[in-house]
Amino acid sequence: MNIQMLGTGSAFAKQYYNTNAICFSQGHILMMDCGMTAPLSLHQLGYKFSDIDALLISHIHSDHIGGIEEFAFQMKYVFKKKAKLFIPSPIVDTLWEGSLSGGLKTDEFPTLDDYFDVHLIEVGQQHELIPGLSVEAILTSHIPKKPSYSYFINGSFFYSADMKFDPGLLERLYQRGCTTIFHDCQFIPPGLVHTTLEELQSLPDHLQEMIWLMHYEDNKPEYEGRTGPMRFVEQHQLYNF
Ligand SMILES: Nc1ccn([C@@H]2O[C@@H]3COP(=O)(O)O[C@H]3[C@H]2O)c(=O)n1
Ligand SMILES: [Zn+2]
Ligand SMILES: [Zn+2]
Repeated sequence: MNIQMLGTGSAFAKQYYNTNAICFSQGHILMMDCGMTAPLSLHQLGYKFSDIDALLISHIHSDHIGGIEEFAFQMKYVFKKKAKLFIPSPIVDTLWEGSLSGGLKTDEFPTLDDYFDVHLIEVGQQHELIPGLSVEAILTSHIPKKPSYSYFINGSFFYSADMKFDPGLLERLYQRGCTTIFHDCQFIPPGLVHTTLEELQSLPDHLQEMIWLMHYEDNKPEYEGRTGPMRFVEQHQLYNF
């Protein structure tokens, strides 16, 4: 699988865009989250929304879903086709009622299905989103009572949503064959809703060696060379795993 970050920043970062990604498999493209900066980032990479076959959502925060209204409008009125939308079933109503319907709902197009080919994801099940790319959704802790889902891709690649530190999960993924982890990272403690660099640095070496840091703040240059075996994911760089 190839993956390219549309952005690598925290929700309030101004240098790095929102932590969203595109994954490539067998000529198809999956977008992982679509935050406020995703439309500009895709444009800068030379992609159109119609190039995106499927969108996968982690949770309902604008740095992860704030670009979906533009995606939906462009697909309907510019490209006149529907992309697939994969979303865990517990958050689909919140996405529509709590976010998108304000801009998208009309008498003619009253539902999310009018804009996307909606597929519900269930925790613990394998879902093939595009050919050769399957995900298992894992409910991970972020904000109390606000479901947030991380994804284990093709049994080897873990893409964290915004999540609190969960060393037990990372070790279990390692035992299951995980070789690469893209993990959110907050530099300054306390990690009330995110995982801190300090927490990740407490992990054993075999886990740190697999970890790439994302969702970081604008002062990331201060931490370059200070993350041990963990590397930073960079915006727009293409990675193959
Ligand atoms: N209880 C909360 C809720 C939110 N936040 C901040 O708001 C951001 C929303 O996007 P995020 O990427 O989840 O990061 C959250 C925190 O910075 C926070 O710090 N504490
Ligand atoms: Zn976020
Ligand atoms: Zn969040």
